[in-house]
Amino acid sequence: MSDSTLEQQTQKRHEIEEQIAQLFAPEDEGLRHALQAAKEKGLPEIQINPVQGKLLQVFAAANQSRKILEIGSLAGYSGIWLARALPADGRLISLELDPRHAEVIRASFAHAGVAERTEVRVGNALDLLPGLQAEAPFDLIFIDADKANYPHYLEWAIKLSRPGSVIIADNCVRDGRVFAASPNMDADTAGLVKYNQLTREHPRLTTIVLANDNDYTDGFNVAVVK
Ligand SMILES: C[S@@+](CC[C@H](N)C(=O)[O-])C[C@H]1O[C@@H](n2cnc3c(N)ncnc32)[C@H](O)[C@@H]1O
Repeated sequence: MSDSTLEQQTQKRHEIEEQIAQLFAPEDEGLRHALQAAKEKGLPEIQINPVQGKLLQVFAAANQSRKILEIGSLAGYSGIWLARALPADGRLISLELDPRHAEVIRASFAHAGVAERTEVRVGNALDLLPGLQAEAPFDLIFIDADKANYPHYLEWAIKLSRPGSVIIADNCVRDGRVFAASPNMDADTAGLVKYNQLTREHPRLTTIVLANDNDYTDGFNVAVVK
């Protein structure tokens, strides 16, 4: 295939994705405000995209999620999508390491009108997860924190779930570099390789990976607990 044909195909895919985003996943003022607040505070722009946000809501609707757990919140962008998928008496617990991020998240949750159904817990997720057992099971668990620890987060996610829970993890494609081990992998890559392998082989999970970021080079690992 010539370079120009490839370029045309890529452009076409982006146009289609843009249409899908505008038609099916438009950002409202609360989401736009969260992005603006994050920018003003100098937080990195590494949040999920709107189509991914809507996909989280679709999975939450599919299993009628009432309790959602998020690991890694950044500025609350994905958290707002998740919280909006909940009924009024539902609950999102969002774990975030950085207290400066947590302040931004809480303000953005309040601005988006989801403060009452959300709670931000600050600390290392690995320290916070054992304390969540009394609040389990969670219907949907979204993993988007430090990649090296993804296998540990999976272990906890399964422990904190029920049959029918959905476990979604971001960044599980990484240009195709995380489907098999390679020499001299860094800890993040190794964590993602292991996560993909564990979810693929786990007897209690039905799993697929979707290349659904803006460039189709990264995306979600979606696993449903049997
Ligand atoms: C990719 S960002 C999350 C993006 C967010 N889910 C979104 O799409 O809007 C990763 C976040 O995980 C947090 N994080 C990293 N290591 C963590 C840990 N061990 N425990 C809890 N949070 C952690 C980082 O501080 C950062 O805010």
